[in-house]
Amino acid sequence: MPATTLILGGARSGKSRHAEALITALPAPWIYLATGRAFDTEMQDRIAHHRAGRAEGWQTVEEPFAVADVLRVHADRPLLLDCLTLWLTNLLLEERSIPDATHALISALAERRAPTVLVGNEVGLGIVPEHKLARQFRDEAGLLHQRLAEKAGKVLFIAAGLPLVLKDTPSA
Ligand SMILES: Nc1nc2c(ncn2[C@@H]2O[C@H](COP(=O)(O)OP(=O)(O)OP(=O)(O)O)[C@@H](O)[C@H]2O)c(=O)[nH]1
Repeated sequence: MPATTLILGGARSGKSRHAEALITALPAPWIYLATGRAFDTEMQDRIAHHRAGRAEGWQTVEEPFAVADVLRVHADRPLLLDCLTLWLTNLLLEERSIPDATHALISALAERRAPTVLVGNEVGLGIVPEHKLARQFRDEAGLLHQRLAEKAGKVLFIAAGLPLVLKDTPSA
């Protein structure tokens, strides 16, 4: 398995399930790095559902911003970051520097000693969003995915639960 795998896809495409399967093929314990925050009961329910469905062997770490720190602290354990999109949302909403955060993430990835799987939503395929913040978000997400895809050994696009291999460099 490559050091870094990037998995993109739409909502409910099955990307998280695919990412979890890649990580759980490795010896436990595995780190589930959740960037989502429960602002309402719907999200609370989703999170509870995800937690209940995760196999023993997962350790959940919730971190909306400092994902690079978590990657470093758990550098020796297989880690799933779910997801880049909510992380980016958190950064944008709090007006934090996205270039700095991206740089920190890429540096931390390079230092890891166990495989990392990054999951992100492909949000650029629809019509141009009406609102400026939404357009900025879509552009930032596209740029972030490009930067991470450069570094990743493997990049997959998931649609209808099926993976399309965009990049596969076994030695990376
Ligand atoms: N805070 C927190 N968030 C979690 C936890 N488990 C899952 N999540 C969040 O739930 C999000 C995924 O939720 P969904 O909306 O159900 O998934 P989806 O991306 O639409 O569906 P798939 O494409 O099938 O993965 C992830 O981005 C996580 O950040 C957890 O234990 N804690």
